[in-house]
Amino acid sequence: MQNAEREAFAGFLTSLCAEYQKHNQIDPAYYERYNVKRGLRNADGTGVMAGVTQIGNVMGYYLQDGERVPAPGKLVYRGIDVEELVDGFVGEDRFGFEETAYLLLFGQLPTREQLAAFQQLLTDNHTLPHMFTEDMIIKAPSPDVMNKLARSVLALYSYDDNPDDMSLPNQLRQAIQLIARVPVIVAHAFAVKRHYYDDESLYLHRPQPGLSVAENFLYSVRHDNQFTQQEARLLDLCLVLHAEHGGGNNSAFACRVLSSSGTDIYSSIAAAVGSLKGPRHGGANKKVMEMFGYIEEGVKDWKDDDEIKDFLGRLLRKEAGDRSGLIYGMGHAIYTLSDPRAVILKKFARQLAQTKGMEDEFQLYEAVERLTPEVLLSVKGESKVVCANVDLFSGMVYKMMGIPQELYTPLFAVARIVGWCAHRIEEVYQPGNRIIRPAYKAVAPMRTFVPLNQR
Ligand SMILES: CC(=O)SCCNC(=O)CCNC(=O)[C@H](O)C(C)(C)COP(=O)(O)OP(=O)(O)OC[C@H]1O[C@@H](n2cnc3c(N)ncnc32)[C@H](O)[C@@H]1OP(=O)(O)O
Ligand SMILES: O=C([O-])CC(=O)C(=O)O
Repeated sequence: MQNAEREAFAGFLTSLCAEYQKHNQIDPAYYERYNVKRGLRNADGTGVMAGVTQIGNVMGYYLQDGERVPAPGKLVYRGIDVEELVDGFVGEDRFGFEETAYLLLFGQLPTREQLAAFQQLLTDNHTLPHMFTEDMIIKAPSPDVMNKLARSVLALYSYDDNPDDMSLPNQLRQAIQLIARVPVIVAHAFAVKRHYYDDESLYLHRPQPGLSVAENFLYSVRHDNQFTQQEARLLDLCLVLHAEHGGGNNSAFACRVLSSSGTDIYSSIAAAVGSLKGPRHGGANKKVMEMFGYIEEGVKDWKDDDEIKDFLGRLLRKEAGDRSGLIYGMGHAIYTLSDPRAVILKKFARQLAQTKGMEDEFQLYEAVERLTPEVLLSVKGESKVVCANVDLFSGMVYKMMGIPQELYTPLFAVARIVGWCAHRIEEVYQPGNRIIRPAYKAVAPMRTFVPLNQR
């Protein structure tokens, strides 16, 4: 586009925006008047019950006389408390992600033989189709790894000989291939992004047989392939903690909505990736780092609570940061007193901060966690109990492990692909599931068509 054309287009866009704004205001009072479940939430903030699942359970409060009573958070995979699951494999000095994937997909902890066979299956399936990297990742790079991942997942449809077969063997075959391939796509998309957008050399490392998903990820994204066992174990733990979060979280629900129409797995998972990218969902881990950049710059004395509160108030009033009005890493749709994942990650963040000499930064994170509820109350009058969510400390852990920021949300996807696949298969196979189709109250008045020469 030439300069003059660009200016004309910008001018036209401004007038189109004005036109849009003139005719598209919806009075928020309608939500109450028509009892609309804003964000599919009941008036007390609990989620509208939209389905039945055996895969994961998220608990953050209990109901007493119809009131929500805040409680410490619990996350359960297939009936097993995640804290117990983590203690189990960490205590036995093993990687846990593959075992967690097996549990989430099939509903049972694997035996030693089943686990070995499943690990082998993942290894056998991580190779991308012939020329996929060249044609789908290198030729059409993206500055955003999540965007590239969504497009790549969708593109896998055309490399699949049997993409629309909804039989269980075919769905499981596709799910296992996706779980095995998503880390490879992320690693390659990241390498290509660095090459085309950051002027770095291009290196593509193939995953190695015999390594866990966490080891292979570190092996693939690092130029020199080097990583320590301690790093791999910590990344493995992060993957386990991010693998699943019930049927109602935005990305799993997006996946279930698409799956309920009977569409293919690639379309459903690509939608979930797109959802997870959002800054109010998985994209918050990257936003947390950006926000701390603003806080670290804007707050002179990191030990001065009043100065921190003042800056948090400016974030909420959209006067600072990315002007979204959000304090990233804080708040949750279900958790109130605590997010169990944040509790675990905070412990590791504290330990790592001590070894890396980053205690001051860790204390600043803790101050934001401690002061946000007070600031939310004073600025927005929001008295709901809010806690740090998983995204507050995951980024700090990744940063101290030397993992680049562009990979934070993609790493979430590397783990959550398991939950998405489990939810997809449940959505497709449970008898009684129907196409998901909620209603929208239409509030535009009827009017008659006006011929073009009379407008
Ligand atoms: C993996 C994950 O998805 S974890 C969540 C990651 N997201 C973030 O960290 C972004 C910051 N947090 C938020 O935006 C919210 O807390 C969410 C999206 C996580 C949950 O949203 P909701 O379920 O609507 O939260 P809740 O019912 O507690 O919100 C009540 C009010 O407090 C506001 N609020 C809650 N948390 C925050 C926050 N961190 N910053 C600013 N305002 C907040 C909400 O916007 C809402 O205001 P509104 O009534 O004007 O719309
Ligand atoms: O459950 C939610 O709303 C979001 C979340 O924490 C997750 O998906 O991990």
